[in-house]
Amino acid sequence: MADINFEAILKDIKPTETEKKRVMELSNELIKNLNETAASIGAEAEAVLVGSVAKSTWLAGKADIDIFMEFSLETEESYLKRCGLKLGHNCIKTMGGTAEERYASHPYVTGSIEGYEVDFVPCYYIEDASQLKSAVDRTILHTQYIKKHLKRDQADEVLLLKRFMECVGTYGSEFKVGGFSGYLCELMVLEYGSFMGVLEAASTSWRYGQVIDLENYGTAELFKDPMVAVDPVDKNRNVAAALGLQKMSEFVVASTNFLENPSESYFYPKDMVFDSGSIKEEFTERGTKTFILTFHPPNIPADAVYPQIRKTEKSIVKVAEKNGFEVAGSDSWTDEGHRAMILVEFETWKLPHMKKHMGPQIWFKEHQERFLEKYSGKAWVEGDRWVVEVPRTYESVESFFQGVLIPKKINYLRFGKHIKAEILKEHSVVDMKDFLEFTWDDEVLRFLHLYLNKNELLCR
Ligand SMILES: Nc1ccn([C@@H]2O[C@H](COP(=O)(O)OP(=O)(O)OP(=O)(O)O)[C@@H](O)[C@H]2O)c(=O)n1
Ligand SMILES: [Mg+2]
Repeated sequence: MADINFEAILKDIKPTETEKKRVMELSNELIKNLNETAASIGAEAEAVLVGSVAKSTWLAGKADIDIFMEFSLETEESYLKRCGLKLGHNCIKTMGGTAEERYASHPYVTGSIEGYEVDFVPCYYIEDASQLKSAVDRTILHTQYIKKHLKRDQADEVLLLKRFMECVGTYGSEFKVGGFSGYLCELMVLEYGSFMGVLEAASTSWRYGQVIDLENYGTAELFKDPMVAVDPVDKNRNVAAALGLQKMSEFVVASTNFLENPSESYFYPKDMVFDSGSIKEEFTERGTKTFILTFHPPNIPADAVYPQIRKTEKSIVKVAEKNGFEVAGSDSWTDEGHRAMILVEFETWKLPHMKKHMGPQIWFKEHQERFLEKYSGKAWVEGDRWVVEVPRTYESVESFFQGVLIPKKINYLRFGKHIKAEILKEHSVVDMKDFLEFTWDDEVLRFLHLYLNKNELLCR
């Protein structure tokens, strides 16, 4: 490993003294503003800096400032929400920023202030997890735990790990990714000591259901997730609950690849070569037929959109297969604003007019009578079962899409009403070959390239 210059990488990914100073000054100013306003309106709330800025584990240029406003446990929830939003809005206004209200387990406000994204989240002041009233209350305890246990030089190890995760595509606990959260990365460094320690463990000893239990609570069996990281501040919570099997496995594979052939390029965005021409060629060579369904994503929070689009994708695949069209693969994408896309790649896209329909066994009289009445004279016997030839509902994938994405039929698909409404309002289904004739958007091409090259980000 001597050939990896971690110092040089850290120089690129660690915030400079100037950035640190700026972020800390701004954070302090915001906190002061919040506390002064709170005092002036007689609200008993205290602003606290949390998240990666408080823990010195943020990546250069990526400081999102997380500020929590603590209210005492006796505070009524409706007051906490109202007052929290008010303090946040007021602070953003005074600082000349722009505000956007969001919703986690309860509402909070995000501001864009001097180029930084700042979250203002009201919460309860708790001393330990047994007093927990809302899901965000743990965050302050997390910050304290990491500040207490993460050694100074281990913050660098966290930065290396977060950056590696970002560049191989496994960082982020939001639904869009389903990967590792910042806090989970920190706990992994505490467990395995260093960046290399984490990669070695992942590559050589991790198993499905891998447990990290820093405080030895012994509560891991409460959870059934692919990875269980018992929260050191709350034995009843799995910090890795949002981590899916896919991203966990991808991280294991990327770790192995890195250890076998270490390279600094794992810490920088992958250089990917593609254009609509090369993508079209790849799709053509596969000999499959691929369609893109495009529609407007519903106007709901990003964390709600992704699961809904994925559910739609899975449902379309399932119904297509039920209709006899074999599916080679599928994927989905959205810009979270104007466009959502579902890609379905078919192994079979044309089927004969006739379909064999299996009837009852010849041994049971009542069933047979009904069947034979319905298909009078057309049924025959195969083995001990009646069989009949019926016309197929959809003979081509095109007619399948036309047939199911209409008001009367869309309810056979199992997915959210928001997306159904959007699809019924407007959608298009286009053959990939035609789609690529008028697609230049780099983000869309990147999505298609990664669909065709699933291993791309995991190796260098
Ligand atoms: N799935 C999540 C997301 C967030 N948090 C808590 O909320 C804090 C702030 O969240 P976030 O900004 O997403 O994580 P950071 O640790 O700040 O990491 P970064 O912003 O660098 O990605 C985290 O430290 C953690 O205590 C959590 O417990 N579980
Ligand atoms: Mg953060």
